[in-house]
Amino acid sequence: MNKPIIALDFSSKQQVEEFLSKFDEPLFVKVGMELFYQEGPELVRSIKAMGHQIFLDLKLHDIPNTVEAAMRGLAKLGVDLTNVHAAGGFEMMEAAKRGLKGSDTKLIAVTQLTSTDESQMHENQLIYVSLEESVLHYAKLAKWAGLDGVVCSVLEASSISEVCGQEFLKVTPGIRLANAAADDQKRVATPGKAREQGSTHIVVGRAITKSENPAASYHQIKNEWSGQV
Ligand SMILES: O=c1ccn([C@@H]2O[C@H](COP(=O)(O)O)[C@@H](O)[C@H]2O)c(=O)[nH]1
Repeated sequence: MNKPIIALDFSSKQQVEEFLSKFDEPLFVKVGMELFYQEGPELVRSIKAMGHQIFLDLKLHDIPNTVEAAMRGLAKLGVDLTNVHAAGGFEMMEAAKRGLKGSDTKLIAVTQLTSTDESQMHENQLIYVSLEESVLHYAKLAKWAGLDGVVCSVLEASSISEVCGQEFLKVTPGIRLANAAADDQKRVATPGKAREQGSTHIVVGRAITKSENPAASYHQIKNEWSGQV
């Protein structure tokens, strides 16, 4: 069972160091746009040097040539996982994969953000299939382009396994403990449900980072995710 990925949604290196000091074990953490745009590659290197696994969540979405060149740069950071938006298209995803050639970094594609629901997708993106169909379409496209998996919600994880295989990564944010507020997320599920539905990884931010006791919340979520409750 993979460790829950903790989203380090902080704005400074100091906040990250203070947060990580509450843990005495190697973690799997996510560095997203908020942190990367303020602290840059140097912080990624220093988190790696501390022995943590890293998902660099920059969600690249640009023309294939630009994405390939950007990925060549990211490949040098030696992170475990990074991503693009599947909406960038098949050629862009293939280019992203080429950019990472020679590195061990796994590449996944965001299907539909977990903050999107079906009516929003219809109204804002003018995509008129069901949300699940859209997610499955993007998952198949990502697989054909040679990617390792997708970011999706728990609600689509089992259908993706059926179509793309158990090994295809299903990295699922939108994780909430039972009865917790969804905040800006629309497609949410508990860690236990994520396990039942076949998520390969869960991504958890505020349920841990905003907790009064982040290490205790992390272990509660980890136990539920691994079925030890
Ligand atoms: O579809 C997506 C893709 C990425 N995310 C990221 O995951 C975390 C979730 O944070 P919570 O506080 O647990 O809601 C956050 O960093 C997002 O950028 C996502 O939520 N949905």
